[in-house]
Amino acid sequence: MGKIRTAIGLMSGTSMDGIDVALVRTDGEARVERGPFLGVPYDPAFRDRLKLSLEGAKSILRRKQRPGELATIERELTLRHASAVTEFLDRCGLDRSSIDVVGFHGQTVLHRPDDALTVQLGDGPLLASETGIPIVYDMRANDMVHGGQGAPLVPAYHAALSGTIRDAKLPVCFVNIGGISNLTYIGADGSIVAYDSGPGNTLIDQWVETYAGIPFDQGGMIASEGKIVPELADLYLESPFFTAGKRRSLDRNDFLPPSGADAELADGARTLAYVAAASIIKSAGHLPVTPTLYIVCGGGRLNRTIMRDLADLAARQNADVISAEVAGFNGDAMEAEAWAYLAVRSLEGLPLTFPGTTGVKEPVSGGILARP
Ligand SMILES: Nc1ncnc2c1ncn2[C@@H]1O[C@H](COP(=O)(O)OP(=O)(O)OP(=O)(O)O)[C@@H](O)[C@H]1O
Ligand SMILES: CC(=O)N[C@H]1[C@@H]2OC[C@@H](O2)[C@@H](O)[C@@H]1O[C@H](C)C(=O)O
Repeated sequence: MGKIRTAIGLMSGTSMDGIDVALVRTDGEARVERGPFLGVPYDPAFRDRLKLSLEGAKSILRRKQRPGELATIERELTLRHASAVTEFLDRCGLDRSSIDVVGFHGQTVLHRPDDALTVQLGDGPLLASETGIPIVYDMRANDMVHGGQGAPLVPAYHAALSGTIRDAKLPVCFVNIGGISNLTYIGADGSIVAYDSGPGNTLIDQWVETYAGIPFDQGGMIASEGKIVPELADLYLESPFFTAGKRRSLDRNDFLPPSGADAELADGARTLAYVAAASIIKSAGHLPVTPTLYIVCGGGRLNRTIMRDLADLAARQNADVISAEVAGFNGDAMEAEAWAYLAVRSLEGLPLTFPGTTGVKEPVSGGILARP
């Protein structure tokens, strides 16, 4: 058994809603003790600046470039992560000296797997000097250097958790419904197959923000009052993404929201919730075996319309859908926990990604260590 380390994971996902902070004690292999979690939301003004940074990032050709405002935003984002760590430690009554490492995801502003280009804003050395804790950052890049899609990286953590699922036998399929959705299938023999499965909440968020002035459809309430517009759903579900021979990881802008002319507010939200659910089932069609159990993590599990559609579609294949909590996990903390776990794996030189998860040529480690 390897050394047990105490790690904090920091995730700012594609929804750009805030920083998730989680603590894990782990050897980076099968031993995982999950600790506390804190979500630190971004204020609307910073969220708007982050969204604008996606535009600025479109001109990036090399991953270190920071055109226009990006350098300023990266610094501010990093300082916000440092404050989030301090707040987390204070609330938990922990001293920074008790933390061995922080896994820092940063904010993805550009992801072009076809060009082997992925850019996460986040200054690891600055975070190390601000927190006084060793930081592992930039965990996607090495995967791409070795021919991988650079995402998803959470599957190694799902695999570690799969041994601890309440009342469940393998195979099992973890689904993360964040801005984008991704799934991880763990076979009865422990084999892992994972990939991005399609648009998650990001289309719904953009739709209700533009046409109702709210950041997300709480509980899926707006969607629950609408009806599916089949032609609009088909526009998304007939994308070549779902039928391509090779699984490809997604950029937030690979699927764009509809225009106001396409649907009424509630019908648009309803259709996009259905698209989120149907995307998962369509993409699961590429798995080696049809799953019998989906464990759903990420903010999308709180959208009851998505969950109802997902349960209905899965039932047609005799599969059950449960939220992460029913399986004994915290569906909000999963990605931040994963970044803590991956940071420890990085310190140990263990692989973060595998041919079955990102399509990388061989299992590879990754991440850069910044010491305070
Ligand atoms: N109570 C709720 N009801 C409905 N939807 C919700 C609720 N809470 C969160 N969400 C949705 O979940 C999103 C955030 O999910 P999450 O934090 O899992 O995404 P992320 O980590 O940013 O994305 P990704 O996993 O793609 O990186 C919000 O933008 C919102 O759309
Ligand atoms: C490039 C990038 O940041 N991708 C994210 C995004 O959000 C969900 C999905 O697309 C997933 O592939 C990935 O994040 C998770 C945390 C992952 O790497 O497992």
